Amino acid sequence: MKILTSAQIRSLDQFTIQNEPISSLDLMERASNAFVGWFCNQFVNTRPVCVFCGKGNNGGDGLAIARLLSQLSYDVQVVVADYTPNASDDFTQNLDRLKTHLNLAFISSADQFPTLSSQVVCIDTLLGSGLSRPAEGLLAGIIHKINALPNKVVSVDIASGLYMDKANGENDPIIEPDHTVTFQLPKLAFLLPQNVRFTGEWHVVDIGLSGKYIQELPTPYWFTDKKAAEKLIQPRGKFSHKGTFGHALLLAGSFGKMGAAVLSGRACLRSGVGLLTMHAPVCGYDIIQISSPEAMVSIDKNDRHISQFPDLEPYSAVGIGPGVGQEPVTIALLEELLDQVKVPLIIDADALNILSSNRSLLDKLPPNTILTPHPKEFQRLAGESGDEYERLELARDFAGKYQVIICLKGANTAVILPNGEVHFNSTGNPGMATGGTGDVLTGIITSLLAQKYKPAEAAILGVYQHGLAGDRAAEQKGQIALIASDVVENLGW
Ligand SMILES: NC(=O)C1=CN([C@@H]2O[C@H](COP(=O)(O)OP(=O)(O)OC[C@H]3O[C@@H](n4cnc5c(N)ncnc54)[C@H](OP(=O)(O)O)[C@@H]3O)[C@@H](O)[C@H]2O)[C@@H](O)CC1
Ligand SMILES: Nc1ncnc2c1ncn2[C@@H]1O[C@H](COP(=O)(O)OP(=O)(O)O)[C@@H](O)[C@H]1O
Ligand SMILES: [K+]
Repeated sequence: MKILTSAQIRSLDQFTIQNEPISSLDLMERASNAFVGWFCNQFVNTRPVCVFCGKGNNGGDGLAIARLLSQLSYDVQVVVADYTPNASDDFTQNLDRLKTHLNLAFISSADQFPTLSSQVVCIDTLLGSGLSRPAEGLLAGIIHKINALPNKVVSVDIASGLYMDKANGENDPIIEPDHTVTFQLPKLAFLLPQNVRFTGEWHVVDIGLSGKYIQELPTPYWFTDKKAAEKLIQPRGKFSHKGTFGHALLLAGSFGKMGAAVLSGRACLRSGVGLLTMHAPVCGYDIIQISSPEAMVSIDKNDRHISQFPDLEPYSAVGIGPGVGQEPVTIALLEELLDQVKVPLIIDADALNILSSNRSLLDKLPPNTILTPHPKEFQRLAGESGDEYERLELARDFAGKYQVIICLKGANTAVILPNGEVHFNSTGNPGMATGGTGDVLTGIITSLLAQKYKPAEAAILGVYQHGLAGDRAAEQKGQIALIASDVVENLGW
């Protein structure tokens, strides 16, 4: 799915109106119906509702939603923020359509804010995608009052006061909803951790905007949903054999951190690779042989840390990093590997930290190498950034400069390609914030690379399947009990 800017969404709106064709009022009705469809599934009609409206089209949606909900026997109250004499046309028309018996008040001061029982569900339609400056005055006052309520709050399209595609100021008044129900496409703002308070759980409802036009609109931002991910999976041919699926080499583990190697190795095997060789220090030999009988082991001359790698000729992909430490022998190994490797490569964990502290190695990274930093590792690699929008730009610059693929890990891991495309992941949960889950991801992506998935596809699909396995694991165990081994055991393709 594409992620568009608010300007692009405006033009999409106009294109749909002109070419479907549909009147803007009918499109607003369709959007409002889509919202109401979601709302009725979430809240029964014994819950009273208060709709807070601005005077733009977001407020117009609010008026239409109020009418539709009252037709469904919800007890609806409407509060219009009378902050401007200029209302949008569709707002005015929907005001006319509202039956006079509806409980409707225009307020011009936050002191007129209604007293609401805690059962009331607040619907926020003060400001939508047309936000052009921070809310102030009356709107800010209402936003603060709503945020101070214990009530459930649902924002329509986007929380009022939140920009869709750029950073807000630290003290901007913004609604803090429990849910955001957004139209047609996810919005960039929802995917950045700094906005979590202003997003709540978010849901996309289809309002039939032109698919053809969406296809034409250029954007660097994408959202990997189930459909996009499943399209990438390569089915197995009937006559395929283990040679068809490549031979992965994983360089992982050190004394005290052999678990990282085992987790990534097991994840690699569970992701379809034909053969796996794990290269480890002497201390890891028994551990790997016993825990992963499907893997072959190549043993280093060094007892505790890896210092060499086997002849690369047999391998179709190489993964390095989980649990390797940053000993001088391992730094030397990485440098030599970068000089020699001719097959796709993924670099994780301490191997990334080695790159950060030996920056001349960055210039040796083969094109399309995959780097999988968590935010701290990324900071060491690319430097500080003011906020997450800036960090994204920094990552795009870095990926372009070094022609590498960056998986910036976290909730909604962002896969950033050398051409500047950013693919946000849709799977995963906070249960995965536990040691070793990153090692699992490295194993999965190494496996896909060995199977000859293109690096960009291996990164996008690997990140998606990793999160999906985490979601399945959380269903079984709950998020709190989840450990990295559960993610491995729940991989399913
Ligand atoms: N395609 C879709 O997705 C569809 C979208 N639809 C709905 O339309 C919504 C977008 O509507 P919209 O463009 O009228 O924007 P909205 O935010 O309601 O108001 C903008 C007005 O507010 C003003 N204004 C801005 N900032 C302000 C501030 N801080 N304080 C005070 N005023 C401020 C701004 O003034 P200006 O910037 O011109 O000075 C302008 O007059 C969208 O979110 C969705 O709910 C559906 O109905 C149909 C399909
Ligand atoms: N809140 C979260 N929601 C979704 N995924 C998460 C969350 N927290 C962590 N993860 C995922 O878990 C993994 C953690 O990786 P990392 O920090 O490298 O862990 P480790 O080094 O212990 O293996 C990443 O893939 C990340 O995307
Ligand atoms: K809103």
